[in-house]
Amino acid sequence: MAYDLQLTNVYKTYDNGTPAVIDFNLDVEKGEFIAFLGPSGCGKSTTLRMISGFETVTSGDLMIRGKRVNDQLPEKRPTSMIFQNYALFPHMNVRQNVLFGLEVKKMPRDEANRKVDQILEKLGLSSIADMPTSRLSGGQRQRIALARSLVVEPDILLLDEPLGALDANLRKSIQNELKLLQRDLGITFVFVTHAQSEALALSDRIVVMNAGRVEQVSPPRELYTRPSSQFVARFIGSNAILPGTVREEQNGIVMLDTAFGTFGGANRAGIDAHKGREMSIILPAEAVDLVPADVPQDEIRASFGSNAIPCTIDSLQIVGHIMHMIVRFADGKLINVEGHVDKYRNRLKAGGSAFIAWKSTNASVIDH
Ligand SMILES: Nc1ncnc2c1ncn2[C@@H]1O[C@H](COP(=O)(O)OP(=O)(O)OP(=O)(O)O)[C@@H](O)[C@H]1O
Repeated sequence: MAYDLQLTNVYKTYDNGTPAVIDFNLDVEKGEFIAFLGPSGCGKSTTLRMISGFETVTSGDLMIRGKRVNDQLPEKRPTSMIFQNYALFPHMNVRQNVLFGLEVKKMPRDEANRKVDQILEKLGLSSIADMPTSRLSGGQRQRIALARSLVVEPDILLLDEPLGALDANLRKSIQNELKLLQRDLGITFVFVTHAQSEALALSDRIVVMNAGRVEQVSPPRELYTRPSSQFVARFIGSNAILPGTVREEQNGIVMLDTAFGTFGGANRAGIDAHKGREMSIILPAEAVDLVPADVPQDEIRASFGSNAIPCTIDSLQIVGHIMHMIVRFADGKLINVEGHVDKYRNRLKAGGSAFIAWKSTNASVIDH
């Protein structure tokens, strides 16, 4: 398999001793949209800057299209980078800003002008080509930065929080444009963000980072339904996490003794779940059912085994055919639950009692 981008055992330690990136491994296929997601300071930007060449690699291999580029200058790499503040030249108009990258490459003027016209057209910027960038809106400036990076026809586009400076509505619409553009161009995008929703909306795969290390690399849905660690589960949100100790494992289902009882979850990561080990059950919002308190116990048992916890319904909102509920456990913990309206019509009410129930195969167990 030929990859567009490969990082193998990549480390970055800054001169002051800060270990910013620790043993980073990732293979990226051509045309993939990859997001680096994680809290501030986890090493996302450092990794992106190493790929672009603006930061040196301390050790490990950085390969672009099968060629080791650790020691290659940024301008020699087939990458383009967009920064959060766009770094546009205020004294130049839109066209001059976009042309700049091609002038640096000493491309003949006719050819350069033709390429600039094409990309301005593609991004809907032709009508403002002669305006100074200082007079333009945030969304327009974002598009110019995009045009300037794409005009050099990179193999890989690197984007460092490119939507961070935009307000929420504009952000949403530019997200959509960005995704369409990426599909249209078919080039690889590596995108840094600390916004979960943005990473989930845009990417084919998300790399979750924590304190310099990769925690998990997964498609968005899998990250949400099958987080591999507590850190990922908490960072992605909307999951109930039940800590406990292992009682037994049978057929890939681990039973944990928790504060609320003994419950099961699937051991998808193949963790050594020996008796007494501390682990947690992860319950994604759509993996749990809310069962009215008047449903007989043997009926609950037949569907869910021992996986039922008494709770009260704090709030209930119906949107279309889906009920969105916030429920409260006995210890005060709140979790989100979604259910189909038809299932228990009129038997679930805000303020009422119910059971949170799930099939062990729909929940996952992870390390404590
Ligand atoms: N030039 C530098 N010299 C020394 N330490 C640095 C340098 N740049 C970043 N760091 C440190 O390296 C670690 C990773 O920083 P990095 O900027 O890559 O994180 P990040 O995840 O991109 O954060 P943010 O979302 O805030 O940009 C942090 O501890 C940071 O303080």
